[in-house]
Amino acid sequence: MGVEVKVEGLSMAFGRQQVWEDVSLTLPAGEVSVMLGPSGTGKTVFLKSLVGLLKPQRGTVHVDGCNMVRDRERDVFEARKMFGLMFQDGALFGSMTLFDNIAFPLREHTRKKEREIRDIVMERMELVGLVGAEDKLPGEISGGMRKRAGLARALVLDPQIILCDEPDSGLDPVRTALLSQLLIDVNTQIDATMLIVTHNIDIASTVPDNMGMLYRRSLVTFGPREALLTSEEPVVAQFLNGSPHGPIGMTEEKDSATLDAELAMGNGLDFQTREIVPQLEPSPGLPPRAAVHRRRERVLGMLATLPHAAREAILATMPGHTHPTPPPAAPDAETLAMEPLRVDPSTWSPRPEGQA
Ligand SMILES: Nc1ncnc2c1ncn2[C@@H]1O[C@H](COP(=O)(O)OP(=O)(O)OP(=O)(O)O)[C@@H](O)[C@H]1O
Repeated sequence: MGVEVKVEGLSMAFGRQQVWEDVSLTLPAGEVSVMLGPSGTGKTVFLKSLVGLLKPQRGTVHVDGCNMVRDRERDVFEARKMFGLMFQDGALFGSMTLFDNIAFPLREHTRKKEREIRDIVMERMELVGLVGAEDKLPGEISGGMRKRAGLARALVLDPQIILCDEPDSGLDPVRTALLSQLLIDVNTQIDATMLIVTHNIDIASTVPDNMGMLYRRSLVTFGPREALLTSEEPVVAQFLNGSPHGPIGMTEEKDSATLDAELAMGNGLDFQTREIVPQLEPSPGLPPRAAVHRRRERVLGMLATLPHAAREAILATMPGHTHPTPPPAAPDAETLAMEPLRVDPSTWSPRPEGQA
C-alpha cells in the first residue's frame, strides 16, 4: 500500500516572489488526490517540493519518517525512491526507444539483470497499453502514447507515491477519458498514493478521492472530492464552472475594483451547482479499489467538520443510506454520535471526530 504524505506549514518563495505560504495537507495513503489551481499558482513547484527537488524556506513534508525538506540529501535521495514522477511532456529521451526509456530508472537505480528488467518493463507496458510499441522512438508516437510511456516509466520502481503533473495536457477529450480510467486502474492495481495536478475539470470530477486548490499564494481548501465539488467558495466555484466571471482573471487574480465593476454590471457569481458525477470504477475484471473502503471510514470520521452540502453528497454515495430530510446545519460531534449517519450500521462504523 502507498504511504501517507504529510505537509505542514510549507512556504516557498523565489527571491521576493512568494509562491505559496503555510500550506498544510495530508495525502492519505493509497488514495488519489487532485490539486487544482489557475496557471502560475505554484502547482508544479508544490510537486517538486514534495519530492525534495525544491527546498521551501519553511515547513515540513514527512514521508515514511523522512522530512523531504530538511533531512540530509542522502536520506532524501533514498526516500525519493518511493516516488514515481510523471511529468507534463512525458520527459522521454528522444533518442531512446520506448523500451529503453521505460527501463532507464531500473538500469540507473538498481542492479537488476537485463532479463529481469525486460520482465518489469513489459509488465508496465502492458499495464498502460503499449505492448508492441517497444522499439518506437518518442518522436514516432502520439502525445497520448508518450504520456502513457511516461506513466509506465514512473511505475517501474514500484512507487508507493505517484505524482503526475498535468497528465492530460495536449490530449483530446477521448484520450483524456482513457487516461482518467488508466489512473484509476493503476491505483487499483498497485494501491499507491497519488497526486495529480491538472486543469481538467473532467479528471477532477471523476478521478480523485480528494481535491485541493491553490490560489493567491495559499491552499484555498483540501478535502474529500464532494467538499470541493459542492463548494460555494467563489474561486472554487468559478474554477469548476470554467467561468470568466469571478475572482480569477487572466492575470491570475483580478484586482478588487475590476471584480466590483463586474458585479455592478450584473456579472455576478451565479454559478450553477455542478451535479456530482460518480467517481470512476476500476475497469471490468479488476478487483474493487482498496482505497475506497479506507477512504469511506476516514471521511465518515471527519463528516461533522464538513459543510452540509458535502455531507449530503458523501452520504448519498454510501450503501444503506436513505436520503434524509436536510438538517438545518452541519451537526456537532455530539449530535452526530446520537443520530449518526443514516447508513447501514452493519456496513460502516464511524470513527471519532477528527480521526483520520
Ligand atoms: N526554479 C524557479 N526559479 C524561479 N521561479 C520559479 C522557478 N520555478 C517556478 N518558478 C515560478 O513559480 C511560479 C509558479 O510556477 P509553477 O510552474 O509551479 O506554476 P503552475 O501552477 O504549475 O502553473 P501552470 O498551471 O501554468 O503549469 C511561477 O511564477 C514560476 O515562474
